[in-house]
Amino acid sequence: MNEQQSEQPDGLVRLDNVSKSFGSLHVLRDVSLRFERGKTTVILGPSGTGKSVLLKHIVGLLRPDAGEVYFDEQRVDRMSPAELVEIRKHIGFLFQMGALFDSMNVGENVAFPLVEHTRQTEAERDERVEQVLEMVGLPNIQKKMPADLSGGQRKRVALARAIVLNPSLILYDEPTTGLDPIRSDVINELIIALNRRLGITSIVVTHDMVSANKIADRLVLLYDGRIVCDGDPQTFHNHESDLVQRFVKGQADKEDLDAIRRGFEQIDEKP
Ligand SMILES: Nc1ncnc2c1ncn2[C@@H]1O[C@H](COP(=O)(O)OP(=O)(O)OP(=O)(O)O)[C@@H](O)[C@H]1O
Repeated sequence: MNEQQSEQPDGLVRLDNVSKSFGSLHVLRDVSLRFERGKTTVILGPSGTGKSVLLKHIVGLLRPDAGEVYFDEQRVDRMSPAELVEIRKHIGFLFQMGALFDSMNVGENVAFPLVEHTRQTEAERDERVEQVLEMVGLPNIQKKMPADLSGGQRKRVALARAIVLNPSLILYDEPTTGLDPIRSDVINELIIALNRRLGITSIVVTHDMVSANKIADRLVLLYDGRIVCDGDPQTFHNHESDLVQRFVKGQADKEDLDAIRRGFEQIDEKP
């Protein structure tokens, strides 16, 4: 790549030197990341390291203390609430907290963004709802209530709702958490299909290395608010750092093991 190309704006989403603290807790420390169009990037990291906080900056749910956030070359961190509503139409999110509305049936849940953000007729909405439910492999369940669905089905309905406005980006926050390996794999396949067949850019936060290995074009490891590894799966797997290797192999670190050992020693010592 020549110098001129490397200076051109790239990426659908960009974080430039983003820092975020809550009181004395420094969660993101000068994080810079670019997310390329049409790619699936997986963000890994221990609990509490700022992965969800990072996702929330992309949709303007949080604003950085320092740094800049861009979506499609538009500066998100300075947008008014009305501008944020506009930008969020292009971003689907499958957040853990983004559960379905229990009082609405599946069809109403999936149609909700269409009612809020479009002027489609009821017939047009019905057609689109049918289409996206088919895409997630759950046709003809519009009349069911969320309580009648399994955990995996609920996630797929939430995904149908996330794609109903035809977004260019989907943010997934731990999409396979709480699902058995087979149901997790259905979600993995859906993420891949949405990416490959519709060209949707995906950013996925997960603890699930099996899922990460299957879906990722690129893996980013966030640790203590900083990026410690960023590369394609092969680079990530061959990375020499202990921290990265522990993630790859799903191993606890020495500090955790020592703390567990000390805890058991105390139990053993009690009469
Ligand atoms: N709105 C907030 N106010 C205060 N503290 C917050 C807020 N949001 C997040 N935090 C804190 O920031 C830290 C990072 O949170 P975050 O949810 O991003 O972690 P995470 O890496 O996604 O963890 P996990 O993998 O467990 O979901 C945590 O210590 C959390 O308590």
